[in-house]
Amino acid sequence: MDDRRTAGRRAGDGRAGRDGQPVPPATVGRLPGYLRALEATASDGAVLTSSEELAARAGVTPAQLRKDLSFLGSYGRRGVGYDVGHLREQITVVLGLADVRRVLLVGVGNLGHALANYAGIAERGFVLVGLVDTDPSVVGTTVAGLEVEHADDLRTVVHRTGATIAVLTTPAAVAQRVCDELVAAGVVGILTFAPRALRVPAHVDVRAVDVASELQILAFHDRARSVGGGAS
Ligand SMILES: NC(=O)c1ccc[n+]([C@@H]2O[C@H](COP(=O)([O-])OP(=O)(O)OC[C@H]3O[C@@H](n4cnc5c(N)ncnc54)[C@H](O)[C@@H]3O)[C@@H](O)[C@H]2O)c1
Repeated sequence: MDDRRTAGRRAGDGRAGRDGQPVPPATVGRLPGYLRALEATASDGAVLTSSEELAARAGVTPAQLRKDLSFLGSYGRRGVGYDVGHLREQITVVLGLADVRRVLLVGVGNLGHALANYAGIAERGFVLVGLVDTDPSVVGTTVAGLEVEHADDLRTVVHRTGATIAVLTTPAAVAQRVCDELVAAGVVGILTFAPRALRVPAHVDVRAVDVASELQILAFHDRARSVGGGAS
């Protein structure tokens, strides 16, 4: 049986929440939003928050929020609400952010440059530990404080840096080959921007970001509204 799967499969399948119980992928997908909302609440100086307030900040309904948090074993206290610090810690642990994750970026072109310099990566508990490219005019240059290394040394770079997650910003034509090399080197999570599906072994998670597809979905909803189809 083929143990490989495509990027269409969601990361977070069956991940452990309360008492090791699985957290549904849709809930996992909303947890970063809850964490952001909690961080905003904490920076306002609040120690406690209600499901209504937190849901409003996260853009979901209070019922959805309560259901999602119940998978983490967090129910809040009636009349008191949620302890902001405790809930932040719980979500951080479930998302696997309690330990700093080392990230390698492959393909230091336009997008790679922008992402390497994106401060939000470090602010969310990740550390960019390496940059890799094949272009001789890029290799050896310094981007975001790191020297770009040659893709021929990919495996060595992964081992030296201890990267477990890779951001893939190469052209689509080489993305599968680079992905295979990353997996062979021991990377277990890949965030790809290349516009093609990637096949990975079952133990590896792939998340795909595709701005053009998202725009197409918006176009679909726009068209559906204009023809009165009422898509939602
Ligand atoms: N998902 C999105 O929303 C989105 C948005 C923009 C671009 N993209 C995609 O992201 C990728 C990068 O786009 P870009 O505009 O930065 O392109 P770019 O050409 O500026 O950068 C690509 C970089 O990858 C390097 N590269 C090529 N082969 C490599 C290999 N085998 N190993 C390591 N590096 C290699 C190139 O030398 C180059 O520096 C493309 O696949 C593009 O289609 C996706």
